Amino acid sequence: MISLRGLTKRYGDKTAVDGLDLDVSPGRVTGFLGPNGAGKSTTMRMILGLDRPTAGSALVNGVPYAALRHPLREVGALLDARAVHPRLTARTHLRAVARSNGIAVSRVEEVLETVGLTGVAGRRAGSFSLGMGQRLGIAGALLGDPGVLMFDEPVNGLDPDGVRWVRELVRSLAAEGRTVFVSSHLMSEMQETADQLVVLGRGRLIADAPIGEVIAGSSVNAVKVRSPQASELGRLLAASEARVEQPSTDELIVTGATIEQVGRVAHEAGALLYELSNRSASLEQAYMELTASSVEYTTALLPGGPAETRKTRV
Ligand SMILES: Nc1ncnc2c1ncn2[C@@H]1O[C@H](COP(=O)(O)OP(=O)(O)OP(=O)(O)O)[C@@H](O)[C@H]1O
Repeated sequence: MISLRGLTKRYGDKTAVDGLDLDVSPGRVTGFLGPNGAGKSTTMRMILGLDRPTAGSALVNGVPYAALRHPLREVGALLDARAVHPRLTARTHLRAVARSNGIAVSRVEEVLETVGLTGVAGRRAGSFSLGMGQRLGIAGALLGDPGVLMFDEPVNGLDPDGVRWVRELVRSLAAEGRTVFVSSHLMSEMQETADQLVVLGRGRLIADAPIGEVIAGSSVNAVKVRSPQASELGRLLAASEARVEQPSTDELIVTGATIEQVGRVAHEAGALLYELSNRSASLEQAYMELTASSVEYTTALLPGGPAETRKTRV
């Protein structure tokens, strides 16, 4: 369990994390989302005692990280996969981490096996690809068999096979009853992996809800109707305050009305229907709407010029 109360971090006059209240619960995967600069890494660093909060608290299993007697046995984290000495072999690195945390060295071979690095464990970490480095970072997180796991962008640099492997690993860790907190910018991956979503914007909590609720809140959710009487039906629906688009002569896209309401209007009008279906938003669409006003770095197409990345006024 991770508990944040009024968690705040300021760097000079920049507030990176702004009064965050949040519980990350065990037994499910909690996805941690937010635009660049939203404060995700800073939050994770404070949970791990790597940054000191300006105000508020971050507790792991009820205590600050610094007060944990055997930190790696309580919380494992992958923050920066490059944080391994390049001249050490994967095995030597993991053995050193195990020894310094009172973890049996035999555990090293187990985690190497879990992440699929047994065959290259004698190679220097500096020769590893980005994907192998990510696997080594994950092995380090798993070393103490902790109940709480935090992964910052774990699929960064992984090939499709590796992405699937991380998804399955993360889900199985949650199924074992662990607290799993994962940040990612890959919405399609989050949609497949997370149960709960926490969305940050400019250091503040924008959403903390089951993924289904986040998607259901999108205005992109709509009802699709195909009917030879689409125009007539469209007029009736518009009169009942639904918003209606007619992309083709026999098709309507209706927002602001449930599928039951649309079905009833069609029935009362005696309209013949070829199709009546829900069109669900993707997580990406729901996320874009949620964070639209919190994006710090936007790309603007300037008249007569190429796309330019500019910083909007905060
Ligand atoms: N050491 C630091 N000194 C000054 N400002 C910092 C420092 N670390 C982070 N920041 C600022 O705090 C804000 C939050 O940064 P953070 O890295 O936590 O965001 P993030 O959500 O992890 O972003 P990304 O998705 O790009 O990794 C940013 O505006 C960043 O520039």
